[in-house]
Amino acid sequence: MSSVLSTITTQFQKSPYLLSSLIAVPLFAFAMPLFGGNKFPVKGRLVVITGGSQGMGKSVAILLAKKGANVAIIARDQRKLDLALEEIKAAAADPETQKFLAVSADMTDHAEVKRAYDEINAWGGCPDVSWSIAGSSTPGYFKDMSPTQLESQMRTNYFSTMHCAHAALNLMTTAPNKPTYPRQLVFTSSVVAFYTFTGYAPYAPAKAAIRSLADSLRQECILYDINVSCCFPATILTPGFEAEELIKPELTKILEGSDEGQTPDQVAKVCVKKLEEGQFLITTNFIGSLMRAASFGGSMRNNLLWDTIMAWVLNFVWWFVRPIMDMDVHKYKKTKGVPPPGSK
Ligand SMILES: NC(=O)C1=CN([C@@H]2O[C@H](COP(=O)(O)OP(=O)(O)OC[C@H]3O[C@@H](n4cnc5c(N)ncnc54)[C@H](OP(=O)(O)O)[C@@H]3O)[C@@H](O)[C@H]2O)C=CC1
Ligand SMILES: CCCCCCCCCCCCCCCC(=O)[C@@H](N)CO
Repeated sequence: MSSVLSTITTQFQKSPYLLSSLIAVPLFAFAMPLFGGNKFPVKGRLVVITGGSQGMGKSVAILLAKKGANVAIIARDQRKLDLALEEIKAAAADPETQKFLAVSADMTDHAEVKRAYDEINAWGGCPDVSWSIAGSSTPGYFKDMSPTQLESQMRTNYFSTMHCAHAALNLMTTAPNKPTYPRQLVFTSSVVAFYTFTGYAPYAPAKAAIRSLADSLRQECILYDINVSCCFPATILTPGFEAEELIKPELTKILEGSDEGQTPDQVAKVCVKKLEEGQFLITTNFIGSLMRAASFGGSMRNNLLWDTIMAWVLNFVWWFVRPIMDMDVHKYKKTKGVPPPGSK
């Protein structure tokens, strides 16, 4: 690493061309997506979607069926799975050749996840894409929640994704025939992984852990020719969202009030489009893209030039946004008092 750095420094002193390449490289990166081709072709390929029985997962499954994929969905409730599978089948581009399967499994349990992936492998061969979408949020005041509730947020969101990545990678790296194209892992986090606030303490850490898993595996998977990406939706108007609204603290609703929400179909469409462009950290709306640019760290950039400019700008945006949101909390405390235990 240090020898690389010293070579760069000496070369930079010797050659005037390096300065121009410093400008040329980002410009090239900026233009790249225009010539890239489809980085997420699914026609004829096997896609596994966890959480595929409702909400975002079902929308993704339907969209990929329309694009010609063979689709296997995993969730717990068999009845919901069966209903969803009918809708997914009906969306198939070619019902004669495409195959569909629903498997019931609890993704929080490693043995169950492995069983589900083995079942899918026996049915349709090694998955080409494993997209984990299963997850759920129970917002609330951290101190009022039981340790069991807090641990379960880590299980349904992080452990489910981790088990799924582990099972999928082990199948993909041991499958007898390696395809000419890269296989792919896709995770589903949330914008609260970039910036979190009151009410999401039970949930956001699990979603931040998913981002960290994506960062780690993106690099490790270079070894196996497998691509890794992670989606970060903001509010999605789904059955899961309706359920969380019933228990969500009033203050959380105020803080996230600027986000009007997207339909699951809209979110599926944007995620798939950006996967096709080859993006790594994928956001689905404007607020999400700002939150992403505000917390890049060492993550892979989608577009070197644009992402760098946005990251600079966002440093100044934080001057205002964070204090404004803190002020909402002070104002709430002043007008309504500290919410008593158990209140929303
Ligand atoms: N809605 C929102 O505002 C946002 C959601 N997200 C994330 O997007 C993803 C999808 O959200 P959304 O569509 O709203 O979710 P929904 O609650 O509407 O659907 C969740 C899906 O996951 C399945 N699932 C849940 N837990 C498990 C489990 N333990 N094992 C297997 N399957 C499970 C459900 O089926 P079943 O219950 O039958 O198992 C269902 O198919 C989640 O990861 C969520 O955290 C991110 C940002 C915003
Ligand atoms: C610098 C940029 C400006 C930052 C402003 C922040 C505004 C907050 C809006 C965020 C919406 C929160 C969505 C939570 C989604 C989620 O994951 C849950 N609904 C769980 O399902």
